Amino acid sequence: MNAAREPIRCALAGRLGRFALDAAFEAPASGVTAIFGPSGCGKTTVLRCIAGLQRIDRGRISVAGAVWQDDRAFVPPHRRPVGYVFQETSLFPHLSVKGNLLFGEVRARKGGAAMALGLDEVAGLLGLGPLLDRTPAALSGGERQRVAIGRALLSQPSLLLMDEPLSALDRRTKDEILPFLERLHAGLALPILYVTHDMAEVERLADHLVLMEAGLVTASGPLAALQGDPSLPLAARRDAAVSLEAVTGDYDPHYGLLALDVPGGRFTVPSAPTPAGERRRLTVQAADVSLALRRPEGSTISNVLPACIREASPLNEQELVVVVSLGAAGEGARVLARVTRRSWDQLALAPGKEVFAQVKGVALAPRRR
Ligand SMILES: Nc1ncnc2c1ncn2[C@@H]1O[C@H](COP(=O)(O)OP(=O)(O)OP(=O)(O)O)[C@@H](O)[C@H]1O
Repeated sequence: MNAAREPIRCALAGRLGRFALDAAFEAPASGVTAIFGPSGCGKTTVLRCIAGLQRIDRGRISVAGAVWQDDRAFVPPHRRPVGYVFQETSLFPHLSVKGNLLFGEVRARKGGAAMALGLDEVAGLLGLGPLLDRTPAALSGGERQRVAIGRALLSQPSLLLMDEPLSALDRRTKDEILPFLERLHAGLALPILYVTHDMAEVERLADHLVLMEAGLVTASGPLAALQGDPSLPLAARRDAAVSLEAVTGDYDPHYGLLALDVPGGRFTVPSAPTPAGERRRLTVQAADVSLALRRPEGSTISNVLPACIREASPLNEQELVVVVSLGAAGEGARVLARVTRRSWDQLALAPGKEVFAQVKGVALAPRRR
């Protein structure tokens, strides 16, 4: 196997004071793996161990085929090709944005790294071109974070570690910076481990998910598989959702509606004109999906997709979360529907039953991939 395509393998066990960590997972060699869990569950500690900033007794870490830690070896932090972006960034105040960016590159050159990414490419990806001559004092919080990400990328890492990079920013600034992160994801093959406790960031950025709780990894796998697993706590959240990979189809210019194909079905959503054949991510909230036995007539709901009930799990006294797979034979993508127990009983719903899954088009906002 090509070493660069080997997954990131991480198994960390041991104690840090009173905190016990026992975290093992694999992450794909490209794309974004989100590490998600409540405050204090050990997410930052995992990143620090991977960067070599924290040493834990029983640790095994390998990245792109290189062993960074095992029973015999411990590669010191400055020899690990990682870029690290923190919640709050400290840029060098006396250097321009360009000087800050090049600082990472100069270090990488001294270390003999292959220059896979240049200043122009990174500045282009992160929209930093107009800011290059400014000093950090003249930047907004979101701009500073973009510079920090650029500096980390120019150090030519094999792995980018991002620890809640947006959590110090307000909602509007977050929304400004997320499209840049989506562009990084689309434009770079570099694997990213992304720590967050914001599910909206997970839904927009992650391909793979590692769930943590109290020092343990409780689940790890492709995002949609974990979102759609009713045995995991994600499905019981009020904002439970499944993120589907879609491809754009026909665009109706008269009504401004875009067709989005996912395995087993086609959604229609309001959208600006978009060419066919582009990848989009479509996050379908469980609370926006209803189920019907027959295709409804005279309804404003624009998405009515044949589907098959796979399983259901009670959420509380009143509600269930139902897993349905799209397509007449139920061979397609899985989504969740949150329904009341009364509806479940009145419609005599059950696993194996063929239904129609209904979603309002206006509830869906496709995101670029
Ligand atoms: N070097 C250390 N010595 C002792 N305890 C530590 C050490 N490092 C971390 N801890 C403890 O480990 C636990 C996990 O901390 P960590 O920062 O990894 O959690 P987190 O999931 O990133 O939390 P948050 O989302 O709040 O940042 C905490 O209880 C912390 O106090």
